[in-house]
Amino acid sequence: MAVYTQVSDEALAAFLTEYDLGAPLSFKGIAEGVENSNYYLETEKGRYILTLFEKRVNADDLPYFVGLKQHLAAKGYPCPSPIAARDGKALRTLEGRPALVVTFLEGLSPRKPNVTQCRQLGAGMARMHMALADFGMERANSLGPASWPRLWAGREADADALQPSLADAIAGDLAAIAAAKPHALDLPRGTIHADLFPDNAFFLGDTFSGAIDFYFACTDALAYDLAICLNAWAFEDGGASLDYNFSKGAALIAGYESVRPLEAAERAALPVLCRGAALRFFLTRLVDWSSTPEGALVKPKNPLEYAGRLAFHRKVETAEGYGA
Ligand SMILES: Nc1ncnc2c1ncn2[C@@H]1O[C@H](COP(=O)(O)OP(=O)(O)O)[C@@H](O)[C@H]1O
Ligand SMILES: N[C@@H](CCOP(=O)(O)O)C(=O)O
Repeated sequence: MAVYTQVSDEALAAFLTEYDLGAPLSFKGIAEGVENSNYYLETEKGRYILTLFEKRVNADDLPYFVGLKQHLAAKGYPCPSPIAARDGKALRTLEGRPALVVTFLEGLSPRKPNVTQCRQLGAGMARMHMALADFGMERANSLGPASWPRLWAGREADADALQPSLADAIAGDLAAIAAAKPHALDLPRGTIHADLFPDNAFFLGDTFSGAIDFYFACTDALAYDLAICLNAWAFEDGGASLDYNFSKGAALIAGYESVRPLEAAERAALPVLCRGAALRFFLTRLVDWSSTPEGALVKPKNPLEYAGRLAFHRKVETAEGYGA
């Protein structure tokens, strides 16, 4: 359930007087999502999403996220387009929180993406990278390798409670990635989504219809975005095991390369980038897992899903191991 902040009828009415959106026809909290409070808003002018930014989003980053969506929308890329009020400003305040209205995006998020959708996603992400190539703003990746030791500190026992000997394996991943120095590799950089999981990608049938939830977007290696997506889209629960689906991984990479071919250095870096991406999501999930009180509104995501991915990545040495 992701409605942390309630919006009263009076506050909504006062808020909407600042826009040219007409009167509200429908207003409902959206259960999906974990970070912010999201509402479906229909007015006389159309359908929108109203987001109230909660504490985990740094308010100083909001102009970057709004600018990024404005840039993509101006290029015709399918994503939520920020709506400015009459004074020209899109970022506002509602119920004491920073608030933003964006356009509603058509489509459904796949629960179990198929091979065609993986190919489409790869191409859709590469088009996003290309559309953002001339985006002028920058944001450091606050969840990059430099942040991992801090996320991991003091959580060894939590990891071992989830799976015996997991702490040693994670310490090994941290050491191996630090030794590989992925940040010193000379990889093409740009603006990446950094959380383009299936729940943040929309499809009409098997056709990619757009991306949402840019609140982890940052400036980083473009191939790291691909690595994040290989983790999120190409693994399947095989019952007792977690399996990498080569057809899906290969389709995702081929879709990406149909728009933006990878450089040799990016291909070579794919195993360490995939391992790093899995570690990043394992660590943030572990933090949430051990710090979310029982009975909280939001159910934390299972870190073991990413421990399973890490076990796979430890054995991969070349991009071919992912179907590239
Ligand atoms: N622009 C949009 N168009 C259509 N639905 C959206 C849009 N933005 C968000 N949603 C809906 O709201 C849900 C939560 O949004 P999301 O940005 O993922 O939240 P959070 O940042 O809290 O995780 C999405 O799963 C989707 O159903
Ligand atoms: N994709 C992350 C969690 C972030 O959730 P989102 O709803 O904001 O996309 C994970 O799976 O750990």
